[in-house]
Amino acid sequence: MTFFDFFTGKRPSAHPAHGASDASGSVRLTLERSTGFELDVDFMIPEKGITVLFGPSGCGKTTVLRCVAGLERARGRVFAGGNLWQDDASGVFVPTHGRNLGYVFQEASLFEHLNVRENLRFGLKRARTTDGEARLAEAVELLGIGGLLDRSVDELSGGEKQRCAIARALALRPDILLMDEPLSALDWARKREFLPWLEKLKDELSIPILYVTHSTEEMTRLADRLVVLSQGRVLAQGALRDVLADPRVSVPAGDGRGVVLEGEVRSISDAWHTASVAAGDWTFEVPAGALRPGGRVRLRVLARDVSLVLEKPERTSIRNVLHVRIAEFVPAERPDDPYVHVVLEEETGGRRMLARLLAHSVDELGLVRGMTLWAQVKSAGVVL
Ligand SMILES: Nc1ncnc2c1ncn2[C@@H]1O[C@H](COP(=O)(O)OP(=O)(O)OP(=O)(O)O)[C@@H](O)[C@H]1O
Repeated sequence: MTFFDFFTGKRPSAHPAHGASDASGSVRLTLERSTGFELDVDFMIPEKGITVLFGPSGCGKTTVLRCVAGLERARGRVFAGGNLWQDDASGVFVPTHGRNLGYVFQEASLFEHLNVRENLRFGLKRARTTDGEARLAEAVELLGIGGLLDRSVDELSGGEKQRCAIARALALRPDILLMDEPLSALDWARKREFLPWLEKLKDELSIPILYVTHSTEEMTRLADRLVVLSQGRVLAQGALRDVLADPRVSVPAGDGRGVVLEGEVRSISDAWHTASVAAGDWTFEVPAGALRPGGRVRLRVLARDVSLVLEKPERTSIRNVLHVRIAEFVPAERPDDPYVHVVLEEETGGRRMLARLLAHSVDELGLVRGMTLWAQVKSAGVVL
């Protein structure tokens, strides 16, 4: 059995859920703090992939994670990684030590007096397994830390420490991995080095990852599913691309409203240093950077960078001119806001983009729902 088989083969749960086919997780929690903070959340966790809990500081992300881990007690129900860990209605509450989960914190909490290998083994001692060495070898390989095992912790960079902390958590073969802002202690350059490791985890592990962040970059790059929190409540949840393409949802992203499109690099122009990226019907030309043909990439297209033209422009400096259909108009919430959001969709397929236009332009061009026309995308950013 390989490392990944272990993650695919779920352990039988101590407390089977109502309906054994309920492979996805769900969390429903309420809590009031003496400080006045109230939590009231209800969201789903798919059986694999990264679910990002996203929201501003103080909205309750860490509190949710702690309640899922059983470190803090709220009222409600927690069904995660195939296990019913809490159900107040039926008197179930599994304490933290009975929950098979991995928890990675903002700072890698490694023991400074032990080297990396000893740190990894330390976690396993508690698990009292007979195949500890095999588990470790697999986690070490997945996180690429084979060369670090004999180093002392103070000889590691922040990113290396976090990789060791994740390997330590995964060696216990958890049913779910909880990650609380694991990149927040890293500088920008280290974050960029680290993100591909997280992508690898999400591709190769068959367990869910619940990932807390307030960083738009991490959310757009890593999330499969997005749960947007605000003041202890769920504002929106769903597949990343659906939530971001819904102009009624105000996702507190620093760079404004915009969608994320998954694409594949079709070709690279060495002459112009650009890449051609296909996302369904749409093809974008973006700065090539480190992109390689055949690679998967996420593009972020901001609503303010999209304009509309009725006929395909013959000569324009904008390289991304895409055929689109108007799906709907979403007027501004405030009567004195002159802008309208227009939801644009591919003619075939479900991809959506947003354009932020003056209502005056919409009126003057005679734009109506269902109309096909051309979107000029001034820039499509490769996510990180
Ligand atoms: N131990 C505690 N005792 C009392 N109140 C707390 C405690 N920990 C957090 N809070 C409060 O609970 C609320 C939610 O905090 P929480 O840490 O869950 O938010 P967060 O979204 O994770 O924030 P951040 O992104 O800053 O980590 C905040 O109002 C916070 O001040």
